[in-house]
Amino acid sequence: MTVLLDAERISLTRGSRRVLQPVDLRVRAGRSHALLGPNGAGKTTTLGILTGLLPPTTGRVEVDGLDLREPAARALVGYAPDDLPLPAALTGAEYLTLHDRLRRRDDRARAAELCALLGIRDSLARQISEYSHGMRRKLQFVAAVVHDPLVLILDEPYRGLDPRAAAFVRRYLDGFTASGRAVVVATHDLSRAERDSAWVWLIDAGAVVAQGTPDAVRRQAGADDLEAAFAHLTGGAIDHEAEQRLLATLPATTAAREVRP
Ligand SMILES: Nc1ncnc2c1ncn2[C@@H]1O[C@H](COP(=O)(O)OP(=O)(O)OP(=O)(O)O)[C@@H](O)[C@H]1O
Repeated sequence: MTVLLDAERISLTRGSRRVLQPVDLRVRAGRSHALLGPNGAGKTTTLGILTGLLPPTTGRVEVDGLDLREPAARALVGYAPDDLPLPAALTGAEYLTLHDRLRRRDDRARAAELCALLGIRDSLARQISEYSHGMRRKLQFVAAVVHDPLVLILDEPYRGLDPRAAAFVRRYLDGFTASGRAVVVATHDLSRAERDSAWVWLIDAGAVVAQGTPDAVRRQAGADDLEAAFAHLTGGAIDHEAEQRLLATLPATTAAREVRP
């Protein structure tokens, strides 16, 4: 299977802390990949390196055989981050035009179609400061995909989307990979990752602790599903007794009589 994005021995050190150990990640054509791991494991850091926004301390990244430091390689990547660094004073249309100018492209017609399918076309003339959280996420998705990248890198792409938009994004990503491109999604939604991904990387404390098909990772942990495998491979089993002790300290309210027969 063709490797579209090849990250070789990438690592990142911040100050004296190594937040990402040297890892190899291969993103293959026609595949949806999921990057999983606990809070602080290094998912956003890894995505930053894969998109070229964060230079790695060691290692190199190639996209379609080109070094990611070259603008031509970065043009092959689309990225929608999890936070929302959008310029609030611009309108949605102005923001998309800005992306077009930076990429030296004219994707206005495609952007309009995508916005219509996501239900934000009528809002494009409004300032982003007036957008809801979900509307901002939709605009960011459009900006990430409109130039037709080869590799799409998305941080929690479904968060904040209404069910109709989420279903559209899922169909879009299916079509995107079916066309021979590739998707990398960082997410905490393990059931969706198990359902949608052909390959998962599980990272913990900056190191890859398991990788393979969701089924292979599940079997490696001897678990029934990916959620149980995640718990097993990153920090051990859930302490149900400690949870129960904590919950037992909650004083009962008068309404407790109604909910607990
Ligand atoms: N700007 C920064 N300066 C110093 N350390 C940072 C910075 N950003 C992240 N880190 C550290 O790098 C490590 C990895 O963080 P990262 O944001 O990649 O984790 P994550 O897996 O995306 O977490 P989450 O699931 O909470 O989003 C953490 O230990 C974090 O404290």
